[in-house]
Parts: sequence; C-alpha cells; structure tokens
Amino acid sequence: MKTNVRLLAYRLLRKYEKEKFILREDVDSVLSFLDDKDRRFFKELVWGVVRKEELLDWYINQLLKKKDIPPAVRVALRMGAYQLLFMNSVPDYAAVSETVKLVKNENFKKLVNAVLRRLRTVPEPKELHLIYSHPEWIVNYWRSFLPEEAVLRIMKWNQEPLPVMLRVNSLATTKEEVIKILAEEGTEAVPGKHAPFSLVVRKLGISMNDSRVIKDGLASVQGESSQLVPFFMELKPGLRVLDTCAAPGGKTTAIAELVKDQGKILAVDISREKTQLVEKHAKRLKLSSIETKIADVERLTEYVQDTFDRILVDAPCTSLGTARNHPEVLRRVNKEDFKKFSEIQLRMVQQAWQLLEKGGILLYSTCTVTKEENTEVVKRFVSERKDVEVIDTRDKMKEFEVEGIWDGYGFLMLPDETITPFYVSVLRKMG
Ligand SMILES: C[S@@+](CC[C@H](N)C(=O)[O-])C[C@H]1O[C@@H](n2cnc3c(N)ncnc32)[C@H](O)[C@@H]1O
Repeated sequence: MKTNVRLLAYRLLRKYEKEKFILREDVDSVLSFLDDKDRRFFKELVWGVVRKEELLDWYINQLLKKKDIPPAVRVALRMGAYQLLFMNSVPDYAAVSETVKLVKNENFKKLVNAVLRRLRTVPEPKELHLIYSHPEWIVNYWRSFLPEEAVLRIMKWNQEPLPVMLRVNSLATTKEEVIKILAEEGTEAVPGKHAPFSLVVRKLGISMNDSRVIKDGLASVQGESSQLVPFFMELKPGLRVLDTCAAPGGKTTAIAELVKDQGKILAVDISREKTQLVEKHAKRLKLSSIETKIADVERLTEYVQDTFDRILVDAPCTSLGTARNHPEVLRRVNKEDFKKFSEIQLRMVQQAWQLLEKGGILLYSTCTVTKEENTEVVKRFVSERKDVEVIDTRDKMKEFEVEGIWDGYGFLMLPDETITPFYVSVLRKMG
C-alpha cells in the first residue's frame, strides 16, 4: 500500500503546533522508511510549513470570517496552502483534495475546501515580515538595534535551507582527497568560500553518516561560521586551551586540528552524555590532545583550578542564527529568554576569565542575534574589569570574506550562502 506522506507530515506538524518543538528523532524515524521521492516531499512540506508559518496564516486569515479555528484545522490549512503556493510539483486539485481528507469534521472539511480553492485569489502581502515570513515582534526587535539592510539580509537568507558543509581534518588529509572520495560515493562537493578547510556539498549521494570521509575521520560536518571561530584565537601547537560549553565538540576538535593535536585541550560540558559526545568526536578524528571534564561553567572555578592560554566560551543561547536549519527557533523564543540567557552567559565569561593567563585570549561566541546575549554581555563584562582588551576583528573577518557588523565589542557575522549569523568577541587579558 502506498505510504500517505501527507498524513505523516500532518501528525508531525500537529505535534509541533502543540509543543513548538520538532524532535530530529521524530523526523528521522519517518524518513527511515520512505523512499527518496517521498523523503524529499516530506522534508519540503514539513520544513516549508514551519518556515512560512506567518505568511501561510496571513493568506488563510484573509479568507476566514472567524480566525479562531481548531489547531488541527489550522495545521491542515497551512499544509494545503504551502502546497498551493510553493510546491509546483503538486497539482492544485491534489493539494486541495488531499488536505480535505486530513480533516475529520464534516463542517471543517467544507471550510478547508472553500479556503484552499480561493487561496490564489488573495493578493500578495506588502509587509516585509510577511513576505519573508518571520514573527513580527522579532523583526521589530531586530530593527531596534540593527540597520534595516542587515535585518532584511537575515530574513532573506532564513528562507534558504543551509547546504551541508564539511570541515576537512587537515591532520589526516586534504580537501582534494575528500572531494575525490565523496565523488566516488556520488556526492558532489566544492571548496567553501570562507573557512580554509571547508567543503560545501552541492549534491548528496549517500547520507553523510554513511560516508567514508566521516567514518574514517577525514572530515566533520560543520558550518563555515563555526569553522571560522577558532581562527580568531591565535592558536599554535603547545598551547593550553580550555573549551567551555564544548559538546558535541565541533569547535573542540577544530581547535585540536589547528594546534596539530599538540598541547592540552580541556573540553568542559554539563553532563556525562555531553562530554561523551566530545570524546566520540575526538576518537573518530584520532585526536589525542583532548581531555574532557563534567562541570557547570557558571561555577567553573569550583571544578577547574588550572590556568589556560586560550579559552573558548561558545555559550548556550537562544540560537536565532540557526533558523535556516531550525526554522522553529524563531517561533519558540521570547524576549524573557534573551535576558535569562544573558545572565548565564555573563556568569560563564566571569568564571572562565579567572582561569585565563595574563596575555591569554578568551573568545566569546553565540549563534544568536540578540543585543542582550551579544553586545550587552561583553559590554557588561568589560565595564566591570580593568584587565580586558577588546580585539578588533574587522580586518580578519575581511580576510575570510565575511561581512557583518562591528559593535565595538564583537562582530556579528551576517549571512550569505554558507554563513549563518554568529557573534564573535575576542578579549585579551592585560598583564
Ligand atoms: C552552543 S552549544 C556548544 C557547541 C559546541 N561548542 C560545538 O561547537 O560543538 C552550548 C553547550 O553548552 C552546554 N552548557 C549549557 N549550560 C552549561 C553549563 N552551565 N555548564 C557547562 N556547559 C553548559 C550545553 O550542554 C551545550 O553543549
């Protein structure tokens, strides 16, 4: 019997509507029994509906007398509207009739049918937050501290799913070699524009987890923004490096590769499950300079007494910069979260600073776009100490061809095809 992919998508989206959270395991478990064509359809429908939520709701609401409809009906309407507006491969009659089938109640079946049949008659919206489908409050919030063109750039790129990117393990192989192996597996990859060891996947042959380059530790899956972070830490072999908030170890292992696996890298995270992820990552890449420790970074000095030449605080944050892969984050956060995270982040930097040698460098980074968690954290920290020098990273960002905004405390990378928004602040301890 043919699998009803729309029904599977509907169930997942109903769960999302309740919880505002999509578990990757839920997606993967559906994908595991679909063929290639159904997988593509399922992924596009699910992520498309989440990505375009505000826009779809706006179209639907133009045709509803009473906007307060049950969530089950709203989700079905979004799915139908998405297929009509964005999926050229789906004929209109199928988008309408298959959506009507998802709805149980007879009266609502009629309503869904009527709305979807008239959907194409609605003229396009004019407001930017609708055209680029973002919650209005987030756009207004970004406008309160970012130039309009930066806000527009973030919104535009948030419409585009991020390509898969790899960081080639420079201690084990070369970009050319990895490209060759990938080609034998049917995957097309090209060198990335920004990070020295990056590859961008243009066409996926087999799943990356099954690829020889991952299994044999020749590369890691990592975006270009993350790959660039360690390049701002003035790393060299033999340094003692502390990576707080290290799991799953993307940046820890990048650091180890850059110091040629020579030196001591201590990777800290909050739980055993988390530090095990880092250990697994290091083992796969055959890196031996990494040790792990379970600790609460907000009280780091109770757990760690050694001092370090370099410290990375890649802090937990509201993750707004990950919206291309996780469009649901934009619909989950609220302004209180910005404040809550910023207090945690400041405590982490204060604690880590105490373990930094004079002349050493602490890099603070987040993958979010909020004033509270970026500029304000560093500003507050700098204002309470006399031994902090803020390092200007503008020239170096230019070298890596990364555009963004310098706020006097750090640099907010602005997105392009392979860069996602990332905030990087580099602080030197004066002696
Ligand atoms: C942004 S992620 C780090 C990503 C990682 N640096 C990488 O590149 O792969 C933030 C990490 O902070 C950890 N974390 C959150 N609160 C923490 C705490 N109080 N102490 C230690 N780690 C914490 C989380 O477990 C999570 O692994």
